[in-house]
Amino acid sequence: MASAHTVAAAGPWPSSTLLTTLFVAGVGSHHLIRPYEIDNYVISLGSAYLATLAATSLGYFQTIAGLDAWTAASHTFALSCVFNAGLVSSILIYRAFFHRLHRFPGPFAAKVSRVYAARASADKLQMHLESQRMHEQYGDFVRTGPRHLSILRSSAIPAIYGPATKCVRSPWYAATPGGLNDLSLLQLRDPEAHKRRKKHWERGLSFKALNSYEPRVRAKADLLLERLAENAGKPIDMTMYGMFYGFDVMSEVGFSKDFNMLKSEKEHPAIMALHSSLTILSVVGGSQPWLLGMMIRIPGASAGYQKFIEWCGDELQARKAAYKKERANSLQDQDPSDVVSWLIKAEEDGEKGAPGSHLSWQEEARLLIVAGSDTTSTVLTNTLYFLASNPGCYQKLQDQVDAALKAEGGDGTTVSHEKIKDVAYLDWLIQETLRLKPAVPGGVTRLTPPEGLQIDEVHIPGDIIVVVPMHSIQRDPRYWGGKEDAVSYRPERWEDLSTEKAPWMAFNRGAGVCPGKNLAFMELRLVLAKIASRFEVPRFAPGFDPQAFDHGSEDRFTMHLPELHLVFTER
Ligand code: HEM
Repeated sequence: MASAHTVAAAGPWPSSTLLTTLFVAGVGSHHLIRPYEIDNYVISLGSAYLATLAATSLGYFQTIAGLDAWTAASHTFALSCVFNAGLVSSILIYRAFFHRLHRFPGPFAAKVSRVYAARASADKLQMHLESQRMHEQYGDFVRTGPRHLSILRSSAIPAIYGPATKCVRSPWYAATPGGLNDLSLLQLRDPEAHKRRKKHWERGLSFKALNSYEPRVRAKADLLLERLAENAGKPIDMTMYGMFYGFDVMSEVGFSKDFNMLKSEKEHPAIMALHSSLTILSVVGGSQPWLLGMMIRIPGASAGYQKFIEWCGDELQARKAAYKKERANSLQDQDPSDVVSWLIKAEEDGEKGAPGSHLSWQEEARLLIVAGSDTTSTVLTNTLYFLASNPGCYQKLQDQVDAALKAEGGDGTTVSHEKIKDVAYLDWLIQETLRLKPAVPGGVTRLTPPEGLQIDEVHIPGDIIVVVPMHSIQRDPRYWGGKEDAVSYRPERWEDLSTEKAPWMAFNRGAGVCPGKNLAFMELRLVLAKIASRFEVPRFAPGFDPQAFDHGSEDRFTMHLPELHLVFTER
């Protein structure tokens, strides 16, 4: 306890009335801000709070009360602790007992704070498995955060993501620096703005555009095949080569630029920088979107990510200049030659919905690379893992590809998309891989409308962040033929199933559906058909542990894979 002497030296201690008032002010502040979505204002509010503390210390305690700097700072700190105690206890009590989600089951720690999710996610980077564990323990509706609900029901898919949904994107989407004009397609939460922008993306990824990209995709697939042939009989890390393929295709088709990774057999420095920062950004950003925005703003806190985004900005500028030249050289009637040029064309033509600010262009370029590369490459690697584990499936694929290549006077070896696009088994393989190992395993979050949402017998209140956990719903025995069948790799199941009707949502649904789906299928069909036509069933390398691969994938929003060592042999 402070002696009478130290109390005198420290100046008069604030009265109990002041302390009580501050505590009540803390409680009041919580209830004042509670009705508003402050997720993207946390940094501004925090800065205003710190500024108030500095003003209190300097302006009141030092200047008016005449205390020395140290004593003024300690008094201010003590007062802020009382205010914070009011604020935090009000938040915790409200979330635990009075929140509109308080009747939904879930871990107590998750109900009161997102720190639970951040810790669970950081633990093994396998939040998708933790989510499945929570559903096993608590049932179909689990409160995974203060206003977060995970829903394991097939009926929730159309209700939350379908074309007629009234749900909108959660605050997570816009958690980047900049204003409403600085967002990419994926970050646009306003349905009208999103629709206008998406039109331009869809033009760049239409079937007509894809036909013009095909020769470049084929050339990349050939390069991958060359690497496999060079290494025939020896172990090769398919995770790495799959990644090279995904990024090389995306740089070509996205920007008319070559990352050249399949040739150099090295990861491009911009991609290395991106990958090095993804773990921390996904753990922090997945649970606390405002922290993601803060980290991106702080120089050095996300250096790798900044390097990547600068690279995207530079490449974009280069592409814009090249596109303008192409147009000036009277090629204006010709369609743009890559996805980003379709967006540039929209801007040049003054069309509504084209990206506006420099930042939004940078974000679009980043989205193009991130959304289109890691996703496709993990599907390729995972499919090869399943084929090595199920040689019968590979044999079937080989038979059907051989037959398609020989049909209508084909030479039996030349693979074009036209020749193999109707091999249904190829699509079943891809769909089955995406069922068991979705590229976005945690699923995507949405916000319920103010009036709430009815899912079967349960009413979900309004303004709740909801998600259907993709990994869990796509393995749920109730929908996938029972306990054993649900986790078996059985491509044939797709003969009688539709991707729209089954609880399968690998590319999302409705307005937010992936516009790159057809490109992804084209890339995957081409490369898998080429592999099947040239190589025997891939084998796991001697000493390689397939179980470790199967259980080692990480949820960094998109799936991240451990190494996959396979041995290919030419037929
Ligand atoms: C197998 C590969 C792929 C999978 C599994 C996949 C999956 C997804 C999913 C689940 C979403 C929804 C994300 C969300 O709402 O948070 C999405 C969105 C998106 N994807 Fe893909 N994707 C793949 C390939 C591609 C490719 C090749 C591109 C090409 C550029 C692409 C571009 C996009 C874009 C731009 C969005 C945002 C759509 C919007 O905001 O409306 N994706 N993708």
